[in-house]
Amino acid sequence: MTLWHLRPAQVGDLDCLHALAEQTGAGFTNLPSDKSALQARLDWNMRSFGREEETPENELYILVLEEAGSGTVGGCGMIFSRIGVRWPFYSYKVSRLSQRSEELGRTVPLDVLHLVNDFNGVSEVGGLFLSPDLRSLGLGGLLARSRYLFMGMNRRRFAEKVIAELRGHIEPDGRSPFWDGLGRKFFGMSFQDADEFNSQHGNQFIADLMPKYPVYTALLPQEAQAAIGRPHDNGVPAMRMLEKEGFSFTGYVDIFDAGPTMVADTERLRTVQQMQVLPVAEIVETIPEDRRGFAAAGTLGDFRAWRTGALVGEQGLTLTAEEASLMKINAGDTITYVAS
Ligand SMILES: CC(C)(COP(=O)(O)OP(=O)(O)OC[C@H]1O[C@@H](n2cnc3c(N)ncnc32)[C@H](O)[C@@H]1OP(=O)(O)O)[C@@H](O)C(=O)NCCC(=O)NCCSC(=O)CCC(=O)O
Repeated sequence: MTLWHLRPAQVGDLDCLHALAEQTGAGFTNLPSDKSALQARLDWNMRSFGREEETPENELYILVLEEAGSGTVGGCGMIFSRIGVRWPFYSYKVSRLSQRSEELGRTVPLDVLHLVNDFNGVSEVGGLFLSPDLRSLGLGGLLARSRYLFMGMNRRRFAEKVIAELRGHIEPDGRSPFWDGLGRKFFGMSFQDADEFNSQHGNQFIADLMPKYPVYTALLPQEAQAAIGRPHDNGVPAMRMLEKEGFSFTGYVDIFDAGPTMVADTERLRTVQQMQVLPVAEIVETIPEDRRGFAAAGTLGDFRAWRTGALVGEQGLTLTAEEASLMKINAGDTITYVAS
């Protein structure tokens, strides 16, 4: 039996995370392919898992998808406990302004972009990446939802709200129509350069150079307007999973590429609401039908989450011996369970 599970990233994961980063392509800033930038993230992750205080300050938790036994790493997912701490977190908020002229008998609705810091202090999930050869097998769901199990099990380490930023629409030639229509005029940089500068040096340069007044979208080129709130084609599976979890698009977009920012109340995430802490009542050789759910055990450093075939009964969970042994679970232990 092979069993893929999520576990905290460790000091020795630099090379396998780098191999994943090499497969992501442009615009995936949470998993930089530059080794020293990646090492800095890994160090930040180690400090975060090692921190005893439970209040969200500015932690990064990286979970790595590993195949039990072989140790092969096939993906990762991340959680930032509190964004906007070191640098303010900027978004564009799209709001609607309707103006009416009685003389003309005309009402003109216009969308306006406001530069805001409305998400300073919230948590963020991101950096969701699965090796292309492992896609469409249901592992994407495990990757994504293990983070919500971790958040539910360590609730005090996260904020009341959680966001996820989806990559915005990019043309086949790599151009961002939104950046070309707006940001480029104020920065004199290509989208790739600005995005890279942002991921390496933070976004103070945005505060310095971004237009301070609201922007009427009608003044932008048509293709830039069309990109507002539109996810990258590859981001559609991630967006579907976020929606199923209870995230919604409330009109906030990324200031670089206008990709949608998805928002949820942490307490109301589907996984957090539905998860149960249950004892392992019995360990058996085989379970006839494959029941599909997600399970997690361990606290911080020994956290692990996997797809389980467990049966849920009145006394608790029944697990197969193989699954229990791979995940180091004994009868009588409690584990966190959520149906898929
Ligand atoms: C995002 C993942 C990890 C998802 O893994 P998989 O592709 O294996 O996912 P999956 O299980 O096959 O599909 C997940 C859900 O999306 C649906 N789905 C799949 N393809 C679809 C499509 N073209 N149109 C509409 N829906 C689609 C599936 O039916 C399924 O929903 P049902 O469950 O209903 O059947 C992967 O695609 C990936 O690594 N993509 C490249 C990197 C990327 O774009 N990452 C997201 C960056 S954005 C980010 O990180 C923030 C978001 C976040 O962190 O959550």
